Amino acid sequence: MKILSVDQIKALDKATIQNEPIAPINLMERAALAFVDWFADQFPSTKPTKIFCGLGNNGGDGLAIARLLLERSYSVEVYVVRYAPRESDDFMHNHRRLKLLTENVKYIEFSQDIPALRHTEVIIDAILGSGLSRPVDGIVKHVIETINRAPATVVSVDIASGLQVDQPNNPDDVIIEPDYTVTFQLPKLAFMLPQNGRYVGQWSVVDITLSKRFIDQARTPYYYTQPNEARLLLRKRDRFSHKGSFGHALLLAGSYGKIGAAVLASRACLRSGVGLLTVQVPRSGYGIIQTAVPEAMCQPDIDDDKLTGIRHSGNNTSPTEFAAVGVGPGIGKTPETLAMLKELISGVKKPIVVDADALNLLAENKSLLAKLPVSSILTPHPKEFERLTRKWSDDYERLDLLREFAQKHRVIVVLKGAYSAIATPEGDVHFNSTGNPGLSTGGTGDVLTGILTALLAQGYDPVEAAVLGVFAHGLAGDKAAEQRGAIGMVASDVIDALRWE
Ligand SMILES: NC(=O)C1=CN([C@@H]2O[C@H](COP(=O)(O)OP(=O)(O)OC[C@H]3O[C@@H](n4cnc5c(N)ncnc54)[C@H](OP(=O)(O)O)[C@@H]3O)[C@@H](O)[C@H]2O)[C@@H](O)CC1
Ligand SMILES: Nc1ncnc2c1ncn2[C@@H]1O[C@H](COP(=O)(O)OP(=O)(O)O)[C@@H](O)[C@H]1O
Ligand SMILES: [K+]
Repeated sequence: MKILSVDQIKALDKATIQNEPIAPINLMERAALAFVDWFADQFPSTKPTKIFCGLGNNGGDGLAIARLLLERSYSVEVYVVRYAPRESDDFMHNHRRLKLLTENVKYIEFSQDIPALRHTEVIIDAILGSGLSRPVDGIVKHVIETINRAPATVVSVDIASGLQVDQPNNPDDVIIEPDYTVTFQLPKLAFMLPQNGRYVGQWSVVDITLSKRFIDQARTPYYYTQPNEARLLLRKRDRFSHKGSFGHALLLAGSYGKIGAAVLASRACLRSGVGLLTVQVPRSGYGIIQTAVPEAMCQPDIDDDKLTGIRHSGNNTSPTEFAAVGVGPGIGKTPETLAMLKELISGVKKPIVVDADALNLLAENKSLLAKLPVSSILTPHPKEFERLTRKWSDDYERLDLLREFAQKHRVIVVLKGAYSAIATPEGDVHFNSTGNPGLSTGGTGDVLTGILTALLAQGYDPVEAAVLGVFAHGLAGDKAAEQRGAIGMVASDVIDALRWE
C-alpha cells in the first residue's frame, strides 16, 4: 500500500472528484459514512459523544458525522471552534443540513465556551485535518489543551488536529493526543514515526474508494506492507523439490556467553525453510549447537571464545559456496572477529545478512561498507544505525539518513522497531505492519537474522526477502503475544510461532 504526501492526497481528492465523477459534498458524505461505520463498531450508541469541528473540510466531516450519528440514535453534542471568519463550502453545506436536524450546535470563540469533558464520553476531534498550514494558537490551542487534559476517549478524524502529515512539527506545537485515529484511504507518513506515537494512538484506515487509477500511478518512495502483499511474495514448494532446492546457508554467530544468539538465529533459519544450515560458533559453542539445534551442522572455530576466521572444512570450503551467509548475532567486537568479518566480506560475492556486532564493527571500520556485496541486508536497531551514520534531530531526518545510506552503499537497511523501515538501494522505504512491543526483548533480532538468511538461501530477491522476512517475523511476534501475552513472550516463542502460509 502506498503512502502519499499531503499534496498528492489533495490531488487524489481532485482526481476522484473529476474522474469518478463525484460532487465534493458527496465525497465528504462517503468519508463521514466510513468513519461512522468504524465508530459504530467500536462504541455503542449509549456512549455520549461530543464532536469538535473546525471550519475546513475536516470540520465539514465532523458535521456530517454528527448528523449520521444522530440518525443512528447516538447522543451527540456539536461544538464548532470559530477561529477564523470563513468556512469551507462543504462545511457550510453540512452545517445547514445539521441545523435542520438539531439545534444542539454550539460555538466556541472564547475559553469560557469550552465545555467540561467527562471520562464517560467519547470525543471526536474534527478540528483540523490534512489542511494544517501553521502551528495552532489562540482558541484552537485552548480547545486542544482542554481535550488533552480530559479523561475522555478521543478519536481523531483523518489525523490528530495539529499533527503534520508528512513533515516534522515544532517541538512546542500543541497537538491532539488521541486514543484512536481513523484515517481516510491511505495511512499517513506521520503514523510510522516513533516521535508521533502520542499523537496517533491506535490507527485504522477506512476505504472511501478514492481514484484507484491515481493511486496506482502516483510515485512515492513510501510503502506500508499489507498482509496480502506479503503473502504474494511467498513462494510455493515444488512437488519434486529436495533439500538442495532451498539452499545451504551459513550462519556466523556467537561468542563465549552469547552462544544463545547463535541458537536462536539457527532455529529461526531452519524454521524459515532453508535446505541446509551450517553454523560457525567458537569452539565452546560446539556442544551447545549440536544439542540445541540437531538439524544444523556445526563448524567450530579454532578459538574457544570467539570467531576468528571462516572455517574451511566440510562440504563447503569457502563462504562463496554457500547460498547465503548471515553474520553478527552475539559475535562481539574483538580484533580477531573483525579479521573474520573482513575475510568474509572480501570472499563473498552474494548478498549477505549483517546484524548486531557485525554492524558495530562496520561502524568502527567504515571503509568496509564500500566492500559489502550489493543488496546485502543490514538490520540495525536505531542505536546501531546511529553508529553507522550520525545523530539525527528528528525521525524525518532519520528517515532521510536511512534512504541516503541505503542508496549510497547499495544495500538494504532494515531499521528495526515499531513499523520497521526497510530502505532499498533504489531509495524506497517499506514500513512493516506487523509486530508489537512484546518483541522488545533480547534475542528477537537474532531470530530476524536467521529468517532473512533462510530467505536469501532460498533464492528470494533481497528486497523481497527483507519485506517478507520482516513481515513474517512481526506476525510471529503477534501470534506469540496472543499465546503468551506481550509481557511474558520471549524470542523462542517467536520462532515457535513462525508459520509460512
Ligand atoms: N483527502 C481526501 O481525499 C478527503 C478529505 N476529506 C477531509 O478534508 C480534510 C482536509 O480539509 P481541508 O483541506 O479543508 O483542511 P482542514 O484540515 O480541514 O483545515 C483547513 C482550514 O484550516 C485552516 N488552518 C490551517 N492550519 C490552521 C491552524 N493551525 N490554525 C487555524 N486554522 C488553520 C486553513 O486556513 P488557511 O491555511 O487556508 O489559511 C483552512 O481554513 C481532510 O483531513 C479530511 O478530513 C474528506 O472530507 C473527503 C476526502
Ligand atoms: N515496539 C515494537 N513493535 C514492533 N516490533 C518491535 C518493537 N520492539 C522491538 N521490535 C522488533 O524486535 C526486534 C528487536 O531486535 P534487536 O533490537 O536487534 O534485539 P536483539 O538484539 O535483542 O536480538 C526487531 O525486529 C524489532 O523490529
Ligand atoms: K482531526
